[in-house]
Amino acid sequence: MAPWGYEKDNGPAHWHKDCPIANGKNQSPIDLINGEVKYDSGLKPLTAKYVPFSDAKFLNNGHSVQFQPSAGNGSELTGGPLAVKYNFEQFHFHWGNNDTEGSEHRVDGKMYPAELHFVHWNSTNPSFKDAVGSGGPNGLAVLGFFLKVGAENAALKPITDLIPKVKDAGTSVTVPSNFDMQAILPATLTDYYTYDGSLTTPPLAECVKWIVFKQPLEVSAAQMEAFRSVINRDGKPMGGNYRPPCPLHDRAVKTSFK
Ligand SMILES: COc1ccc(C[C@H]2SC(=O)NC2=O)c(OC)c1
Ligand SMILES: [Zn+2]
Repeated sequence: MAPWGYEKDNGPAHWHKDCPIANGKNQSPIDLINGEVKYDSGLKPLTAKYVPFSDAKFLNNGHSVQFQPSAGNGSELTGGPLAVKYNFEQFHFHWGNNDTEGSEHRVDGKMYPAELHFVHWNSTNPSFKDAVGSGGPNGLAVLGFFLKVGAENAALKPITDLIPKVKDAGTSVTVPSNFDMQAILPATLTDYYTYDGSLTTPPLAECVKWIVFKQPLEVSAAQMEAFRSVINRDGKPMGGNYRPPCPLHDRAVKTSFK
């Protein structure tokens, strides 16, 4: 099979051939159906403590654009449904070629124009790779933020301004060390959906505690257009780099809000 992608000949419907877990019972993303979620008063806010990185790259890996520090620096996530501390690993985006599509998770069938994933790994593991392979849904914690078109997002502007420099697959650029990742997050991380799921691209490992925030972030139309100028490994627009929703099977989706 051609390397996996999101086109007709290598997209999500093909992934099971190399990754049979694609048809597993704990796959992501899912459609978050408000009539079927269950409020859990034990779900407290999350705390993300992000320290500015002195050496981070913004790169085009052929299927997303990704902020990737060269090493950990103590940036971590705790609280909410998490029993232990998780180390920040990277963040990346999924988006569509128009405003009616682009997010991976959906809410009552609604797609947002884009979705931002902050990836963290369980600090009881020696490394990120070990956390992915650790078995069970506590290896990684991924924060999902929907993006909708509105006001310019000043916190993401240093990143979206770099997009023209990583237009082609395999390119990367150094991120200025004064980039404030913490500023991207809402002041309080309170209202979210959480469920046990998987990576949304191959290898599709079922190692993720998903935490998807109810409140979308806003980005400007110009910032959305910047994403839509990115090219994938086949020289085509990268937009559409989202996996469709997977069956919930017998999983529960909990909410921290009523
Ligand atoms: C081998 O480990 C991997 C492989 C791929 C991804 C990226 C996927 S997973 C997600 O949430 N979105 C994506 O595009 C990953 O991210 C944690 C970890
Ligand atoms: Zn993702």
